[in-house]
Amino acid sequence: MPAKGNQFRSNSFKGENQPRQGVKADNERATGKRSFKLPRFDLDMENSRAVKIAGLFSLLLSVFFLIAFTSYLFTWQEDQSYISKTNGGWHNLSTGTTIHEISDINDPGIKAQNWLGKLGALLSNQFIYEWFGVASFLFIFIFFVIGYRLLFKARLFSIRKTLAYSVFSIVFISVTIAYVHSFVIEYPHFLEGGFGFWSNRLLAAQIGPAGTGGLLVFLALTMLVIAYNIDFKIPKRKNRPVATVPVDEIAPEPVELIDDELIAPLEWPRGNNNIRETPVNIIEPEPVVHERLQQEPFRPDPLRRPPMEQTPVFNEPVVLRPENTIKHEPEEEDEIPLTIDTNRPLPELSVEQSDNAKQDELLSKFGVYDHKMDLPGYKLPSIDLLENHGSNKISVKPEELEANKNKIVETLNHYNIEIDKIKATIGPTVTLYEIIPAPGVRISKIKNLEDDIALSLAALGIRIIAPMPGKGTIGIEVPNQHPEMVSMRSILETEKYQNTTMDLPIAMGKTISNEVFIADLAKMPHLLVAGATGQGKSVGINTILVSLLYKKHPAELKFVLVDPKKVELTLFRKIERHFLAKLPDDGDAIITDTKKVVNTLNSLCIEMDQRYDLLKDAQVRNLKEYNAKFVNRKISDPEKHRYLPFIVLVIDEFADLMMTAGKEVEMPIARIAQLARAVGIHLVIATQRPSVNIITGTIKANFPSRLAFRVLSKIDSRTILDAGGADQLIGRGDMLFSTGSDLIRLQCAFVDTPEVEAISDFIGNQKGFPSAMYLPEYVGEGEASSTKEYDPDDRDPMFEEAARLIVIHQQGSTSLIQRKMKLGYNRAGRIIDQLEAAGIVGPFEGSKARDVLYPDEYSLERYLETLQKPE
Ligand SMILES: Nc1ncnc2c1ncn2[C@@H]1O[C@H](COP(=O)(O)OP(=O)(O)OP(=O)(O)O)[C@@H](O)[C@H]1O
Repeated sequence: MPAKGNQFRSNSFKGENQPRQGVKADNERATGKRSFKLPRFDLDMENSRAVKIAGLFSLLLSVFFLIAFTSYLFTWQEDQSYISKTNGGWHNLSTGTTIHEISDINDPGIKAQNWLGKLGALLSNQFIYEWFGVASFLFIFIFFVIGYRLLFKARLFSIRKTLAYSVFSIVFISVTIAYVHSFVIEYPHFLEGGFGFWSNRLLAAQIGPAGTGGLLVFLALTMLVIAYNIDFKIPKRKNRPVATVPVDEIAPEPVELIDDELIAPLEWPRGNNNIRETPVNIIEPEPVVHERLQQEPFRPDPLRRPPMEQTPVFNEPVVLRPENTIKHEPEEEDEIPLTIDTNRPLPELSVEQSDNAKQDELLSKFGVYDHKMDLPGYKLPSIDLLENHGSNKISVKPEELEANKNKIVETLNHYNIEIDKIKATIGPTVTLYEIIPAPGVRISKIKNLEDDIALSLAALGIRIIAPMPGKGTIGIEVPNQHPEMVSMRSILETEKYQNTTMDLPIAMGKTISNEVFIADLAKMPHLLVAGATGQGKSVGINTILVSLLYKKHPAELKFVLVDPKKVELTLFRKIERHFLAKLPDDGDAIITDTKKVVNTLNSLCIEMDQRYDLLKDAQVRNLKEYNAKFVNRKISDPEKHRYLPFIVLVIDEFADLMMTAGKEVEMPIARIAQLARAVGIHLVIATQRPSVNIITGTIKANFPSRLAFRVLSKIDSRTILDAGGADQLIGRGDMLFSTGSDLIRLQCAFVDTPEVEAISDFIGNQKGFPSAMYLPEYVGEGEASSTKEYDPDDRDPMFEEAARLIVIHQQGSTSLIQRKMKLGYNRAGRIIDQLEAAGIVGPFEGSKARDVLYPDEYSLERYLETLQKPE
């Protein structure tokens, strides 16, 4: 049996009614009758007809008032016959209509002049003249807001607030106008209306005109505080930034919407859904909106709308505004403080950039600093420039090994030393025989037999290592009958060298077990090389230089080459513009003159000090960190900084220097050796005679890494290595490398002069820097005054400009002139000399900038004028 029509009506959902209506419609169709039913005036705010009609009426009223009030301003005098109380007032509306008025509609004399007739005139008179004066115009606004809300379901302003503020304003304006007007006229006027006039009179009687004025000001300010919460620092608050943040930052919890919010039409802008901004208090980051929304739990009402899926809206940007723009009225359901301002441009948030931000900006703008940028096409020398010397194969015959073994065992047996085991490791020049003596044999006994074993083996250069560190054996190194040359190429070709991550890798050669040995000069940090003449020292130095040249870009490494013998390092002259550093005034980059060596060493000390200053400024501890920071543009003041290449000072014959210059050389070398490690300055000092007056205690103490070729005496060996053994070497690149703790026997890699020449040519023929790197200027004692004669005719054309630059910056430095005027070091140096001679800057003061003797440009200009005047 079908359910009766309205059986579940009261509690059923609308959706459930549909089928019933459908059934009803079917019935109607079937019977051919249509039943008419009056529309229901329910209280559904959404669809109620009554509400719509009320809205329409309210709007009509606002329009009516607008026309009537406006007309009243112009016609009130003509309409006095109808509207004044004495002439009948409202009675005229019902009783005063004459036949003339109806029949003679165009006669201005007998009808109301208000554009809305008598009603318009009477209403206007009531509101404006009798009651509130011109403030009555606010009723238009009130009716419009209410009507608009009821009819269009759209919210212009809060109705409650509109009513509150409007009513207050009407009363306030009316009384205020009356107050002001009372100083001019003494009878009621339509500007303030009867209410205003009599209220003012009442107040004047009670508290006097002054009191009334004060009260009005107080009320005005109170209202401003209530409405806008003004804090009397309006200019500041006005400029307050408005920031945009995503809503989810301020309202991380899910938002619950009360059902009335669902009923109320959303007041987000129509037509532009792209930008929705919600004013939220910037001071109180709590979700003002959501707080309110959460006051009532969400009650789904299927009769109305399904729960809104509005989350996307809340993912959109929300404008945070100062507090005073938000009106919190949580008790009012329709007071959702979501006012959408789609036209408001998003405020620009100006943020003071920190140093980091600037650096990041630089980095994003220019990328990391490319220190190779000056010579981008530079190619490392090819391995083909090196030759293969020898077969690079070990050619020790088994018979030789067997014979040597027998001789060792025999000799030891001869001295009643029994051996448990013997093992041979074949190296390029020597073979290491490791013996494990029988228990109870004293090691010192074997050690003392060194000469006897050498005699029985009829070989030079036998070295006994007793015990072998970390092995529990005794080692006897016996030279091979046919030593193998270790060519540089065979070392540089190895993966070990190719893949090394060392800062300054030195491919030294091969160990006794035939392994490639590479050491890092940056870690040593300085190297002392000694060896008698003809034992392979110069080849060793070439090996060091070549292994660095095969790894480093000219921007990363500079050599200062000191060659008192004048012939050894000349091969490297061709790489001057790439890899060499020198004093500005030095013609030749390879220093041979002792006096210049002293200046160069002192200049290196200045460079070292300057580098330390740079490191300190960049707040780093060593060159590597500094360069990394510089390259990544992390240094706050990049103008003052530069990429710092390693500097390797190589002195080929130190003994000669010590003999001629002594302390003058020793002191700067000791200073550099002590301090320069962190700033990337490393020393390689070679000497033929490792005597104590050459390698002094001060120098030795600062050179933990030592390389000994064959020396002539045990004493020399002790001087260089603090141990014997170097005198037992066999020469031709056989060497001992001491790192302080370890002593390693190596066969130095061999690189021949033509190979070095080819490498120098290869590098030298590539595009290089304009000149060698200039070291800081150093003027030795006694040299200072010699060049400082001022000669006006010999003045550089840029002399005056340089003088101004120096005075403006108050910094007497050559590098400033160089940098700002884009001059070479030589010319800048000459100009600074001329400035000194002219008395504009003070004398050279080592690493400090020279004093500038003119405090300002004006005094300088006057001085320059005197210089220009012929005597
Ligand atoms: N690593 C090596 N492998 C093979 N032979 C070498 C090696 N080093 C040097 N020699 C040989 O020793 C000779 C002398 O070497 P080098 O010129 O380097 O000696 P030096 O110590 O510099 O002598 P001086 O101090 O007189 O200049 C070279 O000509 C070469 O034949």
